[in-house]
Amino acid sequence: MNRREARNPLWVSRLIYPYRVVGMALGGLSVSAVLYELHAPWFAWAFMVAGCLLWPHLAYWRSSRSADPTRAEKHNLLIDSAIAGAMVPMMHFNVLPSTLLITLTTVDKLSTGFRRLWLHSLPVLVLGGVASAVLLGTGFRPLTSMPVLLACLPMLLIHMIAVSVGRYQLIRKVTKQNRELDRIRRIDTLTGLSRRGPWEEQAQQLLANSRPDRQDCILLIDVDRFKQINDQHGHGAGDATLRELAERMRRVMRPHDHVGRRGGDEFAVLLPETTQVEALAIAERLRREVEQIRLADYPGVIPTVSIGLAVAPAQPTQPDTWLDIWLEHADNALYRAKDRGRNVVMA
Ligand SMILES: Nc1nc2c(ncn2[C@@H]2O[C@H](COP(=O)(O)OP(=O)(O)OP(=O)(O)O)[C@@H](O)[C@H]2O)c(=O)[nH]1
Repeated sequence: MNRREARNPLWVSRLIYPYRVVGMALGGLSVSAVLYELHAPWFAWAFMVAGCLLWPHLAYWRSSRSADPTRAEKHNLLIDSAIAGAMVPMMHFNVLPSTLLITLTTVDKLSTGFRRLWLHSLPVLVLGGVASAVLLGTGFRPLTSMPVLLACLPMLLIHMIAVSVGRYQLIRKVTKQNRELDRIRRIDTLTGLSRRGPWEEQAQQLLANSRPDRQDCILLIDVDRFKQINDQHGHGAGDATLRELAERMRRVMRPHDHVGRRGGDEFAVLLPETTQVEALAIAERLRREVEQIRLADYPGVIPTVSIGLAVAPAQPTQPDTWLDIWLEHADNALYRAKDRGRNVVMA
């Protein structure tokens, strides 16, 4: 059961109800045209009225009273097929309305998204036809006249439009959800920064477009003794520190720099078209900015960061190791910064 079903178990029936009312009524119009031509007996008319006009309301009433409305609705959809099947011999197999009823009722099953429902509906459709032929009798007049054809058009047109609108809405919803999934995949929920994977994709792209007349740099940033912050002030203080640090990074970096969280208390920044001297100045500005952090809820937390800087190396013989080599240089610089006593920038 999904969240929507849990909130309102009748949602499937509510969704289908207006479509069934309109669809069955339009189906009834084309059946009526044939029954009129055939001078059909009263019980055929009675069956048409019951199936096309009363059944949609009865179906909704059935599922609204059921302990499992979705299951009841699946049964209703099968009954729709049985009714459509029953209409075919009643219309003496008139080609156009019979084909439309069979096709559209099967398409409806497909568009509900219920697994294999359309397949299960086929024997039910045949059964409805056989039962109707046995109980109400039948004949064979397959030719479709112009009045019957005209009576079929509303059903055909409105069904096509309804299915297209439904499909359009579905595509929009799926596109929106895909975009949201992509955002979740790319963005770290705690800090709102890029996750490791997307950040590395950007870095790879920067390397792929690198030019000999240009320097690109990266910074690896690690919070000093972060474990102590967690241990002494709690995990909430640690999280608040990471969030504030991300905020300060956004403030210090330029619009075209790319900031990411590599995991835990480690961050990375891509500085495109930046010389080592410029990158050192940016890193130093960030280091000093972090020293200023004071968290209202955790006044005892005074974080600092160590920063390792590396200029993009020349392309190695194996280009797929290029980023790894670059990160290794920055990591070595970060290691030296930690070794120096922390709260410093090393290149
Ligand atoms: N609050 C919080 N803590 C985290 C998160 N992710 C990782 N950590 C913790 O961050 C700490 C990282 O500590 P380390 O990088 O090993 O070491 P450190 O204490 O920062 O020491 P140095 O890096 O040597 O200065 C670990 O205790 C992790 O449990 C997170 O999302 N929130």
